[in-house]
Amino acid sequence: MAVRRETGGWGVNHGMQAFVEVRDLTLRFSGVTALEDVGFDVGGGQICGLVGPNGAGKSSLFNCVSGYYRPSAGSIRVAGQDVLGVPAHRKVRLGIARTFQHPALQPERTVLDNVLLGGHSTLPGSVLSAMLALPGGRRRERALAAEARELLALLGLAGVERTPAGDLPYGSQKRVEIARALLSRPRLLLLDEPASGLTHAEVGELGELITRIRADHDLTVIVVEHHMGLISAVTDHVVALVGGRKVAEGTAQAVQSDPVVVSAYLGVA
Ligand SMILES: Nc1ncnc2c1ncn2[C@@H]1O[C@H](COP(=O)(O)OP(=O)(O)OP(=O)(O)O)[C@@H](O)[C@H]1O
Repeated sequence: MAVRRETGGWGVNHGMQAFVEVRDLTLRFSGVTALEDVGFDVGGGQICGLVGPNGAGKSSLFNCVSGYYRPSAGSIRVAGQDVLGVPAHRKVRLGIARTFQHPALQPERTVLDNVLLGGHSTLPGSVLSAMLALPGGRRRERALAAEARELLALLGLAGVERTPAGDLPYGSQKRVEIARALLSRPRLLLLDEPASGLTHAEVGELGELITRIRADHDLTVIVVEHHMGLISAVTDHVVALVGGRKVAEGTAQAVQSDPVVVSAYLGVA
């Protein structure tokens, strides 16, 4: 079933180069084709949702963009730069940061330390050199900590900087991860199932948060998510994968009512 259909307008200005360009992406593991000829664009400043049933290839695609998997064929460009071949730990220099489906925090360390640990290992050269220009490492540390505190406040986590991260409720831990990602000053933020494990109210707050940080931090966002309420609330454009292929793309509303997507979710595709 290799259907490629455009379902409604999806917000990329075709007169301009897209910020993210995925072309003919194929990823094979021994015996399994996780992605086949997947292609789409994400315009600068847009929020793109990636949806599909279990095993559709969403995480695989995400892992290709963030450098954890090397695709068998195809290309990914971000801001005009080919990102394949750049190892995961250097992706941040390209302005790419991600969160994980299950927060990858150090539970014994404080919330602030967790954010800073991410910042230290992921700060891009331009930010680091700006900070290195300050006299003394301590001042650099203080500047970074001040920035981390600002981000925590922005994410509604002021007051828990000294709390061990593992003591926070799950939803708050996910926000710590977002703060950590933002400390690297990304231009492209990849969110992996940010709503999983959250309460209904927390998902509502998360939607507002994603929209706010997109505007405040001038971000382009790709979000993998099963929660269709969140997808409808925040995305400009949605790509649906089934069995490793793109089967539809368009607005959230159009994709959700697409017959191929509907039948795939019902398990009859
Ligand atoms: N490291 C791997 N080795 C072998 N096969 C893999 C690997 N990672 C993913 N796959 C396979 O690739 C296919 C797509 O999996 P993927 O995890 O990308 O789907 P998904 O849409 O993210 O699913 P879910 O919603 O359950 O997370 C599946 O058949 C999966 O078993």
